[in-house]
Amino acid sequence: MYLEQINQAGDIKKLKGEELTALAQEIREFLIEKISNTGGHLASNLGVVELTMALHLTFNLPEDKIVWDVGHQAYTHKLLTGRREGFDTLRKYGGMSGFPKRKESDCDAFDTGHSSTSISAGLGLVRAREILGGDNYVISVIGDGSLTGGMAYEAMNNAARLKSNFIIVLNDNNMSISENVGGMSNYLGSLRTAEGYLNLKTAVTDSLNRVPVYGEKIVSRIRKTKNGLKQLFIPGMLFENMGLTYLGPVDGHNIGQVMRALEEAKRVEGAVLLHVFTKKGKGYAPAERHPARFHGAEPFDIATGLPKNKRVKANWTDVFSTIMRKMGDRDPKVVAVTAAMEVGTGLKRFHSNFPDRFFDVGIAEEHAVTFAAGLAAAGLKPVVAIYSSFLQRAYDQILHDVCIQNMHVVFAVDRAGLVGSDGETHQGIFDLSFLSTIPNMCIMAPKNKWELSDMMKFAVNYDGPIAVRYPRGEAYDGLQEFRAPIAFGKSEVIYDEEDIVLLAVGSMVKTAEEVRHGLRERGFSCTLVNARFVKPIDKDLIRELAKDHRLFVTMEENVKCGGFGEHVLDYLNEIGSEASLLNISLPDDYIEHGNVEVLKEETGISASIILKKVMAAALGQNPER
Ligand SMILES: Cc1ncc(C[n+]2csc(CCOP(=O)(O)OP(=O)(O)O)c2C)c(N)n1
Ligand SMILES: CC(=O)[C@@H](O)[C@H](O)COP(=O)(O)O
Ligand SMILES: [Mg+2]
Repeated sequence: MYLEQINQAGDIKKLKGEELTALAQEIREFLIEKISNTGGHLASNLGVVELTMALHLTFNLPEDKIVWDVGHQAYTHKLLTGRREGFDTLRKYGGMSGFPKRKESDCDAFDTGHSSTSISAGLGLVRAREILGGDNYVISVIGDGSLTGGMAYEAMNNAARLKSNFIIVLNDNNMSISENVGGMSNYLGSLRTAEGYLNLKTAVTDSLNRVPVYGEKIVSRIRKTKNGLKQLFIPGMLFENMGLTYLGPVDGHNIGQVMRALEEAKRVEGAVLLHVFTKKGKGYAPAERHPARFHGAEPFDIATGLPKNKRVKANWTDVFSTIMRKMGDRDPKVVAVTAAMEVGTGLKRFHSNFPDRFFDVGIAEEHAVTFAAGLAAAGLKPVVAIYSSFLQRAYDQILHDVCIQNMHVVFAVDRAGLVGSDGETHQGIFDLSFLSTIPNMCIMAPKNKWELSDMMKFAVNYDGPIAVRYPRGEAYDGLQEFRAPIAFGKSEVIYDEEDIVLLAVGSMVKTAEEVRHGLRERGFSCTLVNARFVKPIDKDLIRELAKDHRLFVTMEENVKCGGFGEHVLDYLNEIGSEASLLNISLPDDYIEHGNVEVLKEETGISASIILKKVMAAALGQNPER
């Protein structure tokens, strides 16, 4: 067992030839076995086993810095840097993260999770090396999907002026989560035919090097020339023309070939892009056949590849998917936009039913939003389906391109709230705050699956910017009997009593029901309101409630700062109400990975903790004790 001999960075260098081939096989078996139990990003990781080994064989960690784009493919890197044991707790609360984390290892040079940041971060490390002094290498590893994100181009544009070494490894598996899209993807595809280039180049340099004295000088001069050898053989290369040296393509599953190319890349004085071809899911037939399904896998049976846990109930995304198909049927002006998350956001059905009205723009959230504003300006009804945490990218586009012009763009904000195992970078806990600061924006959150459909219909027939936010996971199917028509800015009173009022947003209505049950068992009288709208808040109702309720309890799966509770408190102050307010929300912090129920407990928004806090507040005690 070679894997057992790898206990820290650099240990891999003790292995040679066939031992490395055997290690690659062991790593694959290990990953398949562990991820089949914990879940995780299997296909991307299986694709980069040899590439990661070659990087670790070529460079010295932690002195040399590898920046992994997105970071979902860093499992082999974790294995090669002494974190084998961590795989039993992968993505569990208190366990090992599924992404690179500086606090987890000094071999993790930069934290990632969102796409297309690696070249910018890597360039920052390079410039810092130039200023502070140092001779370490910096390598950014970016996938072809992540190369559809605008930041990557901003960074390459900037890197073109570099005079010291900066290696960008383009891991091209011809896949994003789904099929990769767009012109760059087509361009990379065309380079597949240029397979012989690196060999040709190596052959030329090798022969020149063999020429005594002059040969070496010529090679050295050619390397230092801006476009080097490439100019002689493949003029007009896109990367070269941008000012980067292009090397490759090479077979990313051939450790020797990748190492030779990396050695070549090390010699370049400037930014160099090494183009590597890999196969997503390599070595596990179900993942090779269905790379998208095994991109982020739930625990699965290794023999069949099928999920271990059968899903019984529909999740929120399924409900969205169904209503989008129905609305697409009914209204030819409804169009759908996704930023590389066709499957995750549930737009696959819309895509197959209305291919001309479906747009996957790549991992380009900023562009997706402004593009949707353009569609709206021409009279279409765009629905932009984006995960809450990825929508953070497009704040200015929402403000500048959609809201100032009061464009009718519908934001279907999926994964809003705690998402669980992806952790800090992916928790969708800021959208209520950042969206509610923007004038003209309307924000809604459904309590159950029927309300999600009703809200989407309302949103599509609204006129202006509007967001519907809903969480990851199983859709709540309780409270079906409460289905009053949606009216702009109006909340829904579910149970009308007095004294205490629970004012809950979206997913927290279910929790509020449990809390109310507990309160009533203990003799408290309690109103339950489904807020429905976070912007605008239902001021008329709040004013009325303030007359016969002494305690308002706002409940939301969003951070406290700038959230729903603060807006309600502000209004209670404005009208001079004497009612007090208990704000149940998430702390002003980043919340790590783990099971959502565990995270709710840890952050104080589980029903049992809320019940205690409400009782304490109702009895005039400090609810935080
Ligand atoms: C800003 C942002 N949008 C969307 C995602 C979701 N996402 C994670 S990985 C991925 C595809 C990445 O494709 P690629 O870079 O080619 O890596 P591969 O999985 O193919 O190795 C996407 C869309 C993200 N992490 N960040
Ligand atoms: C790495 C990444 O950003 C995605 O793969 C993400 O993990 C998907 O999350 P869901 O599982 O919620 O679709
Ligand atoms: Mg890819």
